[in-house]
Amino acid sequence: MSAAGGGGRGRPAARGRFVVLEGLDGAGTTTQARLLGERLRADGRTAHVTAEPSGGPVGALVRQVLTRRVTGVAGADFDPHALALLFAADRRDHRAVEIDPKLAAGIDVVSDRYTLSSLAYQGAALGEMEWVRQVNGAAGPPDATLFLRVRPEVALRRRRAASLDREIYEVGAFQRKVAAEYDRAIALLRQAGESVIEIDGERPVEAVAAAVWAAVSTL
Ligand SMILES: Nc1ncnc2c1ncn2[C@@H]1O[C@H](COP(=O)(O)OP(=O)(O)OP(=O)(O)O)[C@@H](O)[C@H]1O
Ligand SMILES: Cc1cn([C@H]2C[C@H](O)[C@@H](COP(=O)(O)O)O2)c(=O)[nH]c1=O
Repeated sequence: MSAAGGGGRGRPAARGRFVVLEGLDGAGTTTQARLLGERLRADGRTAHVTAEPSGGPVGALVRQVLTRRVTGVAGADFDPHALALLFAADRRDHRAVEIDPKLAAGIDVVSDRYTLSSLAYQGAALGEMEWVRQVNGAAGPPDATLFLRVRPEVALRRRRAASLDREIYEVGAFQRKVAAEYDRAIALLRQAGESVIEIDGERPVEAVAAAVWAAVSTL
């Protein structure tokens, strides 16, 4: 990744690089995003670690839907197409208001999830991955996506061991469907010329972090 920071003597700062961590619930995306930010800073770069749903107003509403604190009209489940549009609106806001200004300032940005999550999760929920891709078109691609490959049963075991809150998508059968949609979505993004790097996420945390760093160092 390009060294971030001021260009000196009036030269513009080199643009930061935008790297995304992706995977099933329990794959380790939050852990690896945090560790990658720490490694980038230890390497002398300026790094900003973020996540989706974002900390913005739409992301907050999405999180409330995911944890069932907000339901749909008359207490029904929130409409899945509407939820897909909320994820896309949060992504556009997140990219325009938080990510792009930092990249322009030469700061590397690491996000725990981005568009590929919508293709996989809303693709599995709706069966309409092309529509999901279209509604997310305004956000633009990252410089690279690092996909942590973890079998659904391993990911679920980790979440249960950590007794992490059960959100609406954290159900075994649905996670197996999401895993299959991830493979379809990765092929789609690669056909479009996007960089998606697969990493074995079932190894110990430190080994996965080393593989993440090796992948990022090639960018
Ligand atoms: N490589 C690993 N080996 C074993 N356990 C791991 C590994 N990576 C993460 N974990 C553990 O699995 C649990 C989930 O990790 P983490 O929160 O990073 O996953 P996640 O993909 O962000 O999950 P979610 O998307 O549901 O938040 C945590 O308890 C974490 O310590
Ligand atoms: C960005 C994004 C996320 N999701 C799903 C994936 C997870 O189940 C939750 C986020 O939970 P996390 O523990 O903070 O990773 O939301 C989704 O369905 N679509 C998306 O675009």
